[in-house]
Amino acid sequence: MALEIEEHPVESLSSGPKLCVKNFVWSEHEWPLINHDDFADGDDIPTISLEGNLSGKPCQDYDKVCQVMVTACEKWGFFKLVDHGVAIETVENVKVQLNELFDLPMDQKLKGARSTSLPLGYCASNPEYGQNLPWAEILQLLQSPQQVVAFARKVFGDQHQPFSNAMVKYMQALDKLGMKIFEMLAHGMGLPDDFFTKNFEEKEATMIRVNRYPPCPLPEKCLGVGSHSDPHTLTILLQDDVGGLQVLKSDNQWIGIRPVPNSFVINIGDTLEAWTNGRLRSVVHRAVVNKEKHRLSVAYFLSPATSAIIDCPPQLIESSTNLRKYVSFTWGEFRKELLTQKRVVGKTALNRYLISP
Ligand SMILES: O=C(O)CCC(=O)C(=O)O
Ligand SMILES: [Fe+2]
Repeated sequence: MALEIEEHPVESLSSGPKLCVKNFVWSEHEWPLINHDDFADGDDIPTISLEGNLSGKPCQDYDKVCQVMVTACEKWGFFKLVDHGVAIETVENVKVQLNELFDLPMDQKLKGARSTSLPLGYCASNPEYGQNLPWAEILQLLQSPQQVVAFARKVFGDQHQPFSNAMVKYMQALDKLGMKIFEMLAHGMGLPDDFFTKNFEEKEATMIRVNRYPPCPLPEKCLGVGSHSDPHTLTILLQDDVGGLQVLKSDNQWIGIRPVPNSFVINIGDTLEAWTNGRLRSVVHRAVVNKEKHRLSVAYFLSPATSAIIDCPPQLIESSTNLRKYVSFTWGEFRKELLTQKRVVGKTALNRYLISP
């Protein structure tokens, strides 16, 4: 039976040669043992509310909320954010527009296909992944209104405005939220509030990655996104109500992250881990797929200016047990690497900056 399924054609993910299910089967050690909707009650990442802390004058418990956020990032590298101040319409609108895009016929989506040299644009299945093809359609764009419009024009022609406007509005709202989170993390670690944000004046290096996972006949052997950590600084992830995000705990067990309405999942990327000398952790995660439902997730990867120097402040290197782990590097040089290489497993991209013992 399983073998029969493996011969089925996969129309929804075949942008070039016709692929069948077996092309998407992962190496056995990667097969997920828990389903997309397995959530262990009481074993989930923390939830943090920004209520009262979004306007100019923070409320009384501001210090405490900042510390809770830092603790979540030290322990889990992940938290859910509610009462985040991004308007529901902005979020709902971007979800509708993105689902409509992915529902288009393949020919039309391919008008905005990514080029072989840069991973920006639409892609249905990326043969560069070799054996382990992700069960996903992916759209990657830089946080640049011009680029969003250029992509949308290729796909929708003159009718591009609803898509372009929704994306630009969403990105601007997330940028603002990202700066708030950075301020709170800096505050919670006893650094000047603008320690991170002053490096983010140039916005256009930030990238958005949209994943849409079609229903999968063999979810026990396939993955939407394999285990990885995010290379950037901070990720603001929007997921719909289907479920599929799983995080690797320090005891090497996977847990499912239960979707919460009107929330974002926030996680630390490799660059912020290096910037804080490992205090904030960049944690491995993956997305599993399911038999019945499409799932949409939108990852917003915040990136500093090209010239930003990623250098851990002395305040975070306090003792002889916590020596400096990375040499300083500029975001620009690291980013160049990221744009040219295919997705790496683990934190190998940053290893070049590790100070060897
Ligand atoms: O789909 C998800 O929940 C996770 C996506 C993700 O981790 C990524 O795109 O980096
Ligand atoms: Fe990720």
